[in-house]
Amino acid sequence: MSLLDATQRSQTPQGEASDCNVDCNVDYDVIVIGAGIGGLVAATQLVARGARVLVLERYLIPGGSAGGFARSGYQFDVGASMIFGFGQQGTTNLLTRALAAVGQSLETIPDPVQVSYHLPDLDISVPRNYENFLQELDQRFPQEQAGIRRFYGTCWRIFRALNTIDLRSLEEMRYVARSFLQHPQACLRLARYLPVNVGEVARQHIRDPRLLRFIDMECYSWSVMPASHTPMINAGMVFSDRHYGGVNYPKGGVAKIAEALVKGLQQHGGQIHYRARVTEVLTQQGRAVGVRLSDNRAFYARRIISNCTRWQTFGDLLSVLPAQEQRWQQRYRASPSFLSLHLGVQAEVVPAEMTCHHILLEDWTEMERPGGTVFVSIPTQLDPHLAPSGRQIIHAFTPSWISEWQGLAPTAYKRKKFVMARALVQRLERILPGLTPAIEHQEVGTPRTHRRFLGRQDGTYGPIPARQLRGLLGMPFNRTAVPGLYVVGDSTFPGQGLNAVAFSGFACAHRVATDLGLR
Ligand SMILES: NC(=O)c1ccc[n+]([C@@H]2O[C@H](COP(=O)([O-])OP(=O)(O)OC[C@H]3O[C@@H](n4cnc5c(N)ncnc54)[C@H](O)[C@@H]3O)[C@@H](O)[C@H]2O)c1
Ligand SMILES: CC(C)=CCC/C(C)=C/C=C/C(C)=C/C=C/C(C)=C/C=C/C=C(C)/C=C/C=C(C)/C=C/C=C(\C)CCC=C(C)C
Repeated sequence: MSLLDATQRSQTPQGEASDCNVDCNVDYDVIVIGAGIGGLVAATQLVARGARVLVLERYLIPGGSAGGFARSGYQFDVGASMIFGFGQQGTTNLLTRALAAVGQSLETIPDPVQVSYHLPDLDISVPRNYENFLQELDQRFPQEQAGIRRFYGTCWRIFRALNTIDLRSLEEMRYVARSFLQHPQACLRLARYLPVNVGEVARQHIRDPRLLRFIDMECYSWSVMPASHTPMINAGMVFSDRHYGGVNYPKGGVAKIAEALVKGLQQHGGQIHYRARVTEVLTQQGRAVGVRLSDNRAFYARRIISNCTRWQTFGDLLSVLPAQEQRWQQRYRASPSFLSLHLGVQAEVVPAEMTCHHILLEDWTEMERPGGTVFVSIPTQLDPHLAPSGRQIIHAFTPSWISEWQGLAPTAYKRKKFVMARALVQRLERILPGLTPAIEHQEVGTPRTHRRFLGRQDGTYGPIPARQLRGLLGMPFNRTAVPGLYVVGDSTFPGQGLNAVAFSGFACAHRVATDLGLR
């Protein structure tokens, strides 16, 4: 239930004391459907508290959108390679903390520049050092120096508030009350910004339309929405953590995060089954009690957590659509998926000084259109061992809807992939001249690929507001209207991003552990 729902309903359908009142002779305390980062963080948090946990993953490997695949000596990341949450201090370093909870850690490589923007009228980088970023902006927008400091300063105040409190379930009222008592100022600040979007704050401090457009792109590059629709709490997190804990790449590839979480899960007695596609959440007297797999096996547990999107949880796995979910579906829609290009190239085509992440746009009117903004990662600039010697990896992706790819015969589909990939490579020549002849290996992913391999509704990147909403207020937490069933991942508070779904995992585990009476 979201904060918005809580104000509309006086009572949760899944009460605090609602332990299993049907047949409790079950093998597991918790079953987690899906081994994405959201699901794995929830699972590891629960085994660390002594719960008996089973994770069921439909694919061969863990990680979901944050998985990887190896081809011809290259180790490719499925999704973006820009990872937040790996800092060493504070409370917002949720990936570091999730791994540590099950005795794991990863070697990471600090990224000196979060991203370089190549925009129609502006080329600018975001270095790790905050003062250097301000200087970059001052040079380009000298008349806005004060406004720039007020806007990004507001982001810092939100981040400091988040980074002060222990991040757990906002559905657990004793925790919320304790946080308010221990850190009243931080909690009041967060409560104040929960219903606010970035656009509102940016317009309070900044006048220059070019700078406001840049802030739109600063948001779009991770929320897939302009500033007017991007929650301010999330911007506080992203725009500050990049200068605090920084962006850090896990040595060996993004897939290492999920692999390490699985190792920690198993070392703490948890189990994971691969090729285990859940087709149904089993209910008894309206309560979730187990799951059925595509091979007809059934598993039972006291609590069920779904790491599938809410559309799939309440469309494919259950045939009920509670009123709370109907409201969510009116507020949120699926963002586009991506056309993804995974290239192995001759190393010389990437200049030695080139940084890892880039955003490319030639025409502002195209920013939100399919094929408009291009995201580029060159992770071998951080970890050369991801590619064979003398080679580099380039991962470029741009928004694309599944509707553009449906109903094509196999040859037409292949042809379309080839044509679209060639057009994308031509655009990349702007920042990587000589790219075309340097390509040695090419894999093209479409929304159909993402739907097939990640099991995500229409291959979507995640939910986005269907209209301008009040910040994060309408985003649901982990409990659902079906007793015993929880959802974790990017269709829960606070939304998309690895650090965001890690938060969802912490919060979900906290709520489930409290409901189960675990420590
Ligand atoms: N740099 C970054 O920050 C970055 C990079 C990549 C991805 N991401 C984000 O990660 C987020 C996704 O994380 P998530 O945890 O919400 O989900 P996810 O989609 O990554 O993981 C869900 C998992 O559930 C599995 N699954 C789906 N249906 C199933 C079924 N019926 N039975 C069994 N298993 C099933 C999938 O195979 C997948 O492994 C997205 O928001 C994405 O934007 C961020
Ligand atoms: C209850 C009441 C009433 C009140 C209360 C108050 C309070 C206490 C509150 C609290 C709150 C909270 C805790 C919150 C939290 C939040 C969080 C954690 C958030 C997070 C976030 C994160 C994020 C958003 C992230 C993101 C990221 C991303 C998405 C990324 C992406 C990337 C990409 C895509 C990249 C691309 C690019 C290139 C390649 C260039």
